[in-house]
Amino acid sequence: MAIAAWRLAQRWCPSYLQVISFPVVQLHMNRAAMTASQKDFENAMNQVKLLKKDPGNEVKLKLYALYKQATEGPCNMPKPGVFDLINKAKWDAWNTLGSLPKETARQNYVDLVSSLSSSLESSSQVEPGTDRKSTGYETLMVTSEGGITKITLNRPAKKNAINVEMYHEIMRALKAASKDDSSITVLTGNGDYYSSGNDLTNFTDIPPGGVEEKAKNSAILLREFVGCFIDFPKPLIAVVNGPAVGISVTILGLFDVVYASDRATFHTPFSHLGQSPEGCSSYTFLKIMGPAKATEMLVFGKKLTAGEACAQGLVTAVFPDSTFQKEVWTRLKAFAKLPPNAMRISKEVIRNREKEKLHAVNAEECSVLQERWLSDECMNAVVNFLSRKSKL
Ligand SMILES: CCCCCCCCCC/C=C/CC(=O)SCCNC(=O)CCNC(=O)[C@H](O)C(C)(C)COP(=O)(O)OP(=O)(O)OC[C@H]1O[C@@H](n2cnc3c(N)ncnc32)[C@H](O)[C@@H]1OP(=O)(O)O
Repeated sequence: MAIAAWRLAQRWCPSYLQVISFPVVQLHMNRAAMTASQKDFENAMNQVKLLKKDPGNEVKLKLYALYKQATEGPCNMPKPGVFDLINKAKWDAWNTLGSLPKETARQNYVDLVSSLSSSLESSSQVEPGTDRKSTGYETLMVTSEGGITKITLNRPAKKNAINVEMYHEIMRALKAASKDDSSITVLTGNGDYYSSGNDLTNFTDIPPGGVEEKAKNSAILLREFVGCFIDFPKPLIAVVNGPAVGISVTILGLFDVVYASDRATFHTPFSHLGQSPEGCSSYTFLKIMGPAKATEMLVFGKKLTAGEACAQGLVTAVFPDSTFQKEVWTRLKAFAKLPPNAMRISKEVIRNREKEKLHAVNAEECSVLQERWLSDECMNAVVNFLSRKSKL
């Protein structure tokens, strides 16, 4: 069925996607710039033709969408009818990339092809010093190269909403990054969003022990998740490529540097959702921007532009979206060349005296939230979102 669907889909595909089952070869790409050049892009297109295994329809749709975005820009086709399933799936995949810039789409295409290629290679084939991709993640892309471990939230069709699997995978990736040979770690998002925060469908999977058990386990998960950011030993940089919501905003207070595209916005609609602040924001935001501005965000749900977030100290620097990746990665590559031990020790000196306090704040926020999740205000808000989105 899937193969038949894919064959049908080929009629609407660029020709490079039509040949997709040959022996894999080592990927050689110019990784000198973290924004892919036209040559990298062409190499990646050739590489797709050499994949040994069919990567599956979902990946092919992603490749298709990124290719179209990189070459033509935002989706410009009329939406196919509901019964035209194949073309509708492709249109959806492309359209979901929104106004993602062509260069970013090109880079994401190259990264995706590269991760597909490396997932088919044995580790012994990876030459020392070349780009290393970690496979085994469903919701992330993780690469390590030139002293930088890059963790990319990779559920673009869901605006990188963080489901339970992604919480676990981020923790796993951070633990691995804390021990690998990279000097700095970067968190970013694939697609037009950085992240839409907690995946609200997390509320729907209620275990036999009922919603109380779910709330208790979720509080444990959240505490552990935020704890990983509090304890992360190397410089941690957020590359906020687009809008950020909820927990993806609050944990920014635990990052060492936050770079944002001027397309990014920062929104913590906790009261609207019947919830309360997490990610240590009840402490870090007050320190960063003072109680009144923190209240506007955390209590009244004021959405900040990137410029406003920068003026309030939450964001370190803002760049025009058209040059965002280039400018940010130029800086990051320079940082990664600094002596790693000195950077780690300096971070320790800057952050250590706050750690105990942060863990205490984290514990308190999680325990308050555990109660909030059981409230009518919260349940109603979640049901509203999910029914509007026909998830119930
Ligand atoms: C009993 C207790 C259990 C609790 C378990 C929790 C564990 C830890 C909790 C930590 C707490 C965190 C607090 C927060 O993060 S609060 C913030 C939560 N996020 C939101 O409220 C955002 C909700 N989403 C939106 O408002 C909009 O989707 C958007 C982000 C503004 C984008 O709007 P747009 O119109 O452009 O796009 P769509 O809405 O069509 O989105 C495309 C598809 O993505 C799905 N989507 C997007 N965001 C989420 C989300 N946060 N959760 C679930 N799904 C999301 C959306 O439904 C669309 O899916 P579809 O294509 O299948 O319809």
